[in-house]
Amino acid sequence: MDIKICGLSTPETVNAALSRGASHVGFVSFEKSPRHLDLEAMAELVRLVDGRAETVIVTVDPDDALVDRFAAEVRPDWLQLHGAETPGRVRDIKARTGLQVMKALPVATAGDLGAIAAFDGVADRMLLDSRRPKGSVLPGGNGVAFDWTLLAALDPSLRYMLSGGIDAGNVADAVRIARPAGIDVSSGVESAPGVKDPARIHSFFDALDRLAEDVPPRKARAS
Ligand SMILES: O=C(O)c1ccccc1N[C@@H]1O[C@H](COP(=O)(O)O)[C@@H](O)[C@H]1O
Repeated sequence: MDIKICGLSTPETVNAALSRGASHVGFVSFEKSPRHLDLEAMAELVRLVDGRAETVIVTVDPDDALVDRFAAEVRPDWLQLHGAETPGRVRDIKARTGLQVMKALPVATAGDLGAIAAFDGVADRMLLDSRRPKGSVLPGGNGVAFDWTLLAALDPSLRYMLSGGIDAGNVADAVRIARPAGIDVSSGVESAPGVKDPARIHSFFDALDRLAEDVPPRKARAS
């Protein structure tokens, strides 16, 4: 299973995530976020990762000038589009940058899952996240979970990432209920908004290690 630790901002916490085998590490470019980094700081962390995990920039409705700067100055493996980007815009950004795109979709009801089909063959990966709570200025990173049982209706071959309020205490339930191809966590490994905590990163991976002993791999279970 892919594990993405998102909203990192220091070498210490990037190294904690890499030391436990994170498959993806994410950096947020969104000025209203307590996790926002400028491009220079992101580029430095991407250089530190040096291919040991896939790197992801989280961005919200970026314009062409910004996506060009991400590609030229930071050179991540992925862009995570966490705004209202349409399938056409996702296609344009992929063609423009040559980067893989993860499209975040807010989920609160079964009806929200209908939007996934429009991104089929367009986005490289769907990220199913909670819908923004009333009053929040952040489209993601709110530390709020949604009803994972809604995902039972999805085609089991859809390889999506699951996010929204996941932490060491509930990741086992998230995996057992949703059976996602990947888990994405941000607030759940923080000691305060925007402050990643190496001890919580380790606790999160400890919970995954315990889970690996209990839950058979996806393929074995489906057959
Ligand atoms: O983290 C942010 O501040 C953020 C800002 C703008 C868009 C997305 C953001 N975060 C992403 O949201 C999901 C879920 O986060 P959480 O675990 O519920 O805190 C994750 O991909 C974050 O990177």
